[in-house]
Amino acid sequence: MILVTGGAGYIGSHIVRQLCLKNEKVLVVDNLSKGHKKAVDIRAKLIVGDFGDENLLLEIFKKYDIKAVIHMAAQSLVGESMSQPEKYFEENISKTLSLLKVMLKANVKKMVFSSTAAVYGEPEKWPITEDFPQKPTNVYGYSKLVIEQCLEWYRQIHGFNYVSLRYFNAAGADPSGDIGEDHNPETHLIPLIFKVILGEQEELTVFGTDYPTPDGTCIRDYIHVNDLAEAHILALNKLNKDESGVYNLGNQKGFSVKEIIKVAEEVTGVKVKVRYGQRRPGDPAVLVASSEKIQKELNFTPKFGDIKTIVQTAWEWHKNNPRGYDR
Ligand SMILES: NC(=O)c1ccc[n+]([C@@H]2O[C@H](COP(=O)([O-])OP(=O)(O)OC[C@H]3O[C@@H](n4cnc5c(N)ncnc54)[C@H](O)[C@@H]3O)[C@@H](O)[C@H]2O)c1
Ligand SMILES: O=c1ccn([C@@H]2O[C@H](COP(=O)(O)OP(=O)(O)O[C@H]3O[C@H](CO)[C@@H](O)[C@H](O)[C@H]3O)[C@@H](O)[C@H]2O)c(=O)[nH]1
Repeated sequence: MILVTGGAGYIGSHIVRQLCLKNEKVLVVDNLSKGHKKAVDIRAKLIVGDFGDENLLLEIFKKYDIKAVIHMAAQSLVGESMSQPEKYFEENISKTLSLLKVMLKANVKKMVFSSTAAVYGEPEKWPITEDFPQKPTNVYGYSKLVIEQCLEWYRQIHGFNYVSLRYFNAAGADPSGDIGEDHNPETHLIPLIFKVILGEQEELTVFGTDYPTPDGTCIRDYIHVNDLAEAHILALNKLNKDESGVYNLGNQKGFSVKEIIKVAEEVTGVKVKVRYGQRRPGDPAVLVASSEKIQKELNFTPKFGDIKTIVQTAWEWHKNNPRGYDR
């Protein structure tokens, strides 16, 4: 059985779905602070609880035959991490250390860890390879880097195996239309564009037009959430060979904020009302991955690499579920 923390969240629910489709037994631990019960595949077992609750975890590891943990649960708002750092130290660092402590006790020594491009901070060039300097510019990225480093010490000292996946920008939704992105508050670009298109929000604020990029807006590397999910399955295969690694997960293509708005307009046929605003603190100008390492070592091949497909699948979800799971 695979334990997925945060399996009721946006990315987690897509991973759980893929695991179930591959006939894996899945146990989700999620406190539903950000996730949705309805997002969890009915084939998986959901335990509503905190992944930092050591007693609950001890019970779970005693009762179920857990082979590996996919650790997705976290706080992940960059801006918030800079006003409430203690929340990120507690939720992303302390609680993950508790989880690792219980895993060691239970002799379960395999983890896929959700890391982030934010560990790189403001890179000087791109595409970003895994050996670039890791100098996070926000507490969120720092909290993920600390755990990556702890995992490496656990590997060396306790024979632990881990795969840290540094996701770039997760986007899109499962083509079934059953699951998708539903955050409250929403801070991500693509769902916010759709909120404007659906009339739930008056306009989209573009954060900064004076970046050193061709059109002055930030460039990001968007990766479909199902491709992310597939990479977790490849990561589990690596763990099963008692191997560890750190991998970037992106599409190796950058799109500016203005380009994403244009793609959304093409997909929906609706013009987006835009306001040009100030830069958002902590936003690097360009984040584009090199995903060569994961392609070569884990045979990762994205199926939804085309940006129009990514935006289209997200649109299908938002159009059919304008109020998310609360329908
Ligand atoms: N969305 C992205 O573009 C992106 C990019 C890089 C990394 N990540 C990482 O991927 C992971 C998932 O991101 P997401 O966008 O799906 O976020 P999300 O908020 O949708 O999902 C996180 C889930 O974890 C649960 N959770 C949070 N704290 C918990 C706790 N203490 N105990 C139990 N459950 C808890 C939430 O209820 C939620 O269901 C996070 O670790 C995030 O840092 C996301
Ligand atoms: O209303 C908005 C929202 C976003 N943006 C811009 O759109 C881009 C993408 O922003 P967003 O969707 O919020 O994603 P990021 O801030 O790039 O962060 C995501 O991608 C990172 C990795 O690249 C992860 O670490 C984070 O967890 C994940 O939220 C950025 O340039 C933002 O400045 C706007 O201009 N207006």
